[in-house]
Amino acid sequence: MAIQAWYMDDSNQDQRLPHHRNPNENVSLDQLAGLGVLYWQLNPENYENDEELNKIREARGYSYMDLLDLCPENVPNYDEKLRTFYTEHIHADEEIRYCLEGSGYFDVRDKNDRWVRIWIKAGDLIVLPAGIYHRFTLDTGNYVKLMRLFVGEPVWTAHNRPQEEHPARKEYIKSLTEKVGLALEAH
Ligand SMILES: CSCCC(=O)C(=O)O
Ligand SMILES: [Fe+2]
Repeated sequence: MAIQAWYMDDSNQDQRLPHHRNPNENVSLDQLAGLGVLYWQLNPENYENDEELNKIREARGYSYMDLLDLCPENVPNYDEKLRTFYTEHIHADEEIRYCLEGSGYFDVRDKNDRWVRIWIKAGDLIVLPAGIYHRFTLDTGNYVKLMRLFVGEPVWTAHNRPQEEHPARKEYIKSLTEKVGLALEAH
């Protein structure tokens, strides 16, 4: 089954709950692509020796790789980390995450600033474009193991919202406008 994504409701309940709207409002892979979010489904059992993963890494220049085992035993300042992950931010570069075990939610803002919740599970590789507002939370399963990929020396710096003057943000907004232009031309 491909990745699931939906528009979030406005309730202040536990961030680890799904927060579906009523009625449910799903977001398709095409809609995600329209925001610059990329997705692949791979075999997570095979991550150490996966030709498909290697091809993606080569094609996109993802030379750096490490693993993040998101549990209190393995992550220093676990609670604080989780809080910073759920604080809305951007990066100067793509955020590339491959889910090997467990699951979690990447929330991204759409063109109208609405939250889209993307549920990643084992086998899901997603790329968030530089400059997109986003955040991450565990779901009620409370565990995820992620591979982090990067082009060259990794920079994990999060720039919390607002960042309208950040070059990556400006570039991202421009890329969205260009995408709309291309879609209009195609009609
Ligand atoms: C747990 S990885 C996702 C959190 C995030 O947005 C980040 O690391 O920048
Ligand atoms: Fe991030």
